[in-house]
Amino acid sequence: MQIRLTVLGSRSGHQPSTAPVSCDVLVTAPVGTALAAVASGLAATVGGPDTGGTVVLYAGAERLDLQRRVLGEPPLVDGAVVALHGPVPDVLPEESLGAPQLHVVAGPDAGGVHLLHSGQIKVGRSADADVPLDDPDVSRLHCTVTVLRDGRVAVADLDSTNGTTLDGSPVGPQPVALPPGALLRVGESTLRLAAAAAAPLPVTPDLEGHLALGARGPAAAVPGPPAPRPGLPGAQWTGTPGSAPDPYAGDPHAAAAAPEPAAANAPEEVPAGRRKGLGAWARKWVRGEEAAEAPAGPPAAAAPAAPDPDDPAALLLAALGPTDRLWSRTPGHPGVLDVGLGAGSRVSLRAVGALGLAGPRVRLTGLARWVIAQLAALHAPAQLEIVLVSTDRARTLAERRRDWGWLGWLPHVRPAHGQDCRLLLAYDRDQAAARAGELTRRLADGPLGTHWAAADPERVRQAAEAYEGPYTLLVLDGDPGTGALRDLTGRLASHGPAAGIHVLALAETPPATPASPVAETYEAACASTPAFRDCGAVALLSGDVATTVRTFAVLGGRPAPSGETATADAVSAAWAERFARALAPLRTDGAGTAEPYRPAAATLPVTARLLDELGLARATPASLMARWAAATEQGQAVGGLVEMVLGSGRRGPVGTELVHDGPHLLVEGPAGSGRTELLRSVAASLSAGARPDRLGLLLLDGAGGERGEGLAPCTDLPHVAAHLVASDPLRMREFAQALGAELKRRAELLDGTPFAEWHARREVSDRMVAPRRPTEGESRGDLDPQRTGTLRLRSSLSAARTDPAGPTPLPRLVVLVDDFDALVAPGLGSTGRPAAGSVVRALEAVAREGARLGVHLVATSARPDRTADTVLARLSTLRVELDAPDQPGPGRGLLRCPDGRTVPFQAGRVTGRIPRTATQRPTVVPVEWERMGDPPARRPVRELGNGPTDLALLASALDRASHLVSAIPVLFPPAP
Ligand SMILES: Nc1ncnc2c1ncn2[C@@H]1O[C@H](COP(=O)(O)OP(=O)(O)OP(=O)(O)O)[C@@H](O)[C@H]1O
Repeated sequence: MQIRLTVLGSRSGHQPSTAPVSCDVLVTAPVGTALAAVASGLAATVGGPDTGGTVVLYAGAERLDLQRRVLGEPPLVDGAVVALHGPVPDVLPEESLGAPQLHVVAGPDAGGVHLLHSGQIKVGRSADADVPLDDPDVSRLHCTVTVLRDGRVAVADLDSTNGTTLDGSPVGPQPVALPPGALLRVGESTLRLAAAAAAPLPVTPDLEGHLALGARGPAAAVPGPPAPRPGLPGAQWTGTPGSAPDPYAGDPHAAAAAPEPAAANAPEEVPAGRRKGLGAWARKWVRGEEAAEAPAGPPAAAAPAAPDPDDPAALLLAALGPTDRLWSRTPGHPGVLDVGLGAGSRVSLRAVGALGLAGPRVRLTGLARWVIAQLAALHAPAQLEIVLVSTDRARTLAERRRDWGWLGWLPHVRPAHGQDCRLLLAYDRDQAAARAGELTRRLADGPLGTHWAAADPERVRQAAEAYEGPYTLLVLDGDPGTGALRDLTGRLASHGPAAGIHVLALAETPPATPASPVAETYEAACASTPAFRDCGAVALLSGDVATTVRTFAVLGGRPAPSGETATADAVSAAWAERFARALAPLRTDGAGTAEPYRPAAATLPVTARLLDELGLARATPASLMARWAAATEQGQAVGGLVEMVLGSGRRGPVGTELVHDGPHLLVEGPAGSGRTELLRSVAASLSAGARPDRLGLLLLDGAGGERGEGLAPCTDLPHVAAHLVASDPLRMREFAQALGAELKRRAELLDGTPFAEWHARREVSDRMVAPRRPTEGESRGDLDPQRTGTLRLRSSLSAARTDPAGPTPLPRLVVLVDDFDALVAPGLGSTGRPAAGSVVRALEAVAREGARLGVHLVATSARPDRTADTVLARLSTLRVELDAPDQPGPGRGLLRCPDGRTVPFQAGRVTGRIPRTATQRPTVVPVEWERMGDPPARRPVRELGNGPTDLALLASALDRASHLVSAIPVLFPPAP
């Protein structure tokens, strides 16, 4: 388990003055580790007491019990802050929960959520104000907000330079009532008294540092005391304005339901009957229709525009809750990829493709933070990934890290699609080239194909319009640094939307003012960030203090007049960090999001762990039973499927299914290429894919133990009915006889009906007659131990006997044969040589007749020349070819499908010892954000010499699951 924490030191003299005051750390520890195991390690990162001293740690206001608090469990989840020696500052006491809140909903320093205590609260630009606002148009002490004894709230102006208005009416020095929901305007900032709190969604800790988001209720805000989520500063602030209308309320699929620009700033008057919404408006921008006709937008009006209900304060609370508003723009929502820039001014990224933001650094980063945070708050990570390229040498690494440190906490920057890095960040050119490469591969895999760069704009537009997600936001901060990267990022800006890639290009320029007109500012932006020229719309910060944003469509390489003017919304670095940290531990189960896109990785992994490829990293009986239940349902029509995962491909797990693609599989590969291990993986994945009463396994080591322990490690799988080592002629003959007898028994029972059809018919007749108990003979679908005598057999079918779903007297049977070549051409000295012929004949009968009898063969051969003449080799259109084990190592293979497709893969390993990370000593290391974009160190997995193997773990879980299946058959009700 790995979690990221921030440790806050203190300046109280406990540490040397050179020690950092805070440190982001990565904690690696086995699940269930007590905080005590890393407490001194955590303290050491901020110069705290070494192992000799006593460590005192707080999360929020709570002093943590080092023995009882467990890493990975709340409050010690990903993104949590722990403080040495004292409470984490800024956490509000719980008793303040019911207090009214003042939200800063718009303006250059938006997003603040301030609890109003009784008495007078001063709002102003001064750091001494109770509600400080970084807004140049706000006076140092601008107005007061007072909570009266009866709970009502009043506001009065403090003789400010620019005045205070309440819903457009001036406020004087005499206090006037500030009702909930009313808009208070000071300088360029808009504040609102919040009325009701939204109920937080339930979250379930996974005990590995994450919180799974629970079911969502109706979107309406429900008043009521929010449950505090421990460990996150400010978690107790939960609440959200309940009165603001949602611009997307109503029919979520209404085509033109995207929001209107605020009336005062609308670029064109749209009669009520034919509202087109911004999407249509912006598309028109891009195409250039009517652009010249658009009347000049008036400058930002004095009356406050109706603020967006997804304002910065609301979204911070949505993240801290978390509430229903979080990740609410699910696929199909009309507002997907819409962003607000300020005062009702919105841009649809889907409509404009790429968006450029330009202005002086401080205001630019504030606006950029807000744009990115909105997208992250409203779109779940499965629907939107965020990639950062910040490699502009004009700024130092420390500056860039400071600007973007917050972004690293967002779950949206995790590589969910096989990208070769720990986070989708690029702080140097190698990382930038890797990120650009990943995105161009994604474009090449998209509708434009490998020649995407040559596609004309109309084709790109059509593909972008048809694209339905998931999306990527590429944040490009400044010049990426090399000619190749400039070119690539420009092309990603212009062509990316065809594959859901939208660029947000940031350019540092002076503000657009009369002294630096729009055209000049635009050229300056293109010079500093070349991809700016490929943006479909640009937003230029303007005015003396750069708090106004002017948004233009780009037509013919120039911003088209007259654009739209609004007061820009921006959020502070502290706001962004708090917001991103709140999201860090959250996960969804993926429900309601589109199937995640998996672009092809550049190369296959050097090693693959079968359990990871199976999605069973934590194989539990419950997860296995759920898998079996799904498989039983899927395979019903054909008498069960024979699904296997072979390993990892460039796009995820690679596998095959023998009923449709088989019936048999032949694996060929030279000595040491990993054939045996692959066969073990096949046995393991077959077992994970079907109940033991639906699929049985027979194991055969053809080389008679001469080539290692062979398939012996698989015998603990509950599906295995017999394991033969081909060294004893007597046993070999018995096995051959038993296999022949099983084929005969099946042929008699099926009486000429193909296996799948027989099962289908039986299902129909079962539905007509009441389910019946099997006779003793029927319940055995496998080799009969009486007849095979000395074979190590086990009744794997006990589950069937108690299963009211009715037994399957004929489960599918898979015979796994390692070193088939050694049976076909046994060595002169081989002890099994006298009986090899009879075993080969039985196997050849399976190859010939197995398909209609439900018996499948998976065999390996080290000498294809010796097995080429067998029935199996002649009939096998499904094959695996393993490479010689030199580069990069064993297990590298190619799956050849009957339809001619070939799929390269790295075979999954299953007899590896469980990864060392699962049991190693806990460690604490500082997070190096600038290195998170590097490929993870390719150290071979360090294994415990004597720990259990993955196969043993899986077998034990399978065994428990198979007992549970027979014990609680009600979990598997009869097919309807
Ligand atoms: N997919 C894999 N990933 C990592 N290591 C593997 C993999 N497959 C096999 N190996 C390792 O390579 C070695 C050879 O593997 P294995 O015995 O499966 O190959 P083989 O082709 O059956 O060889 P032989 O010719 O000895 O029968 C073993 O040490 C095994 O642990």
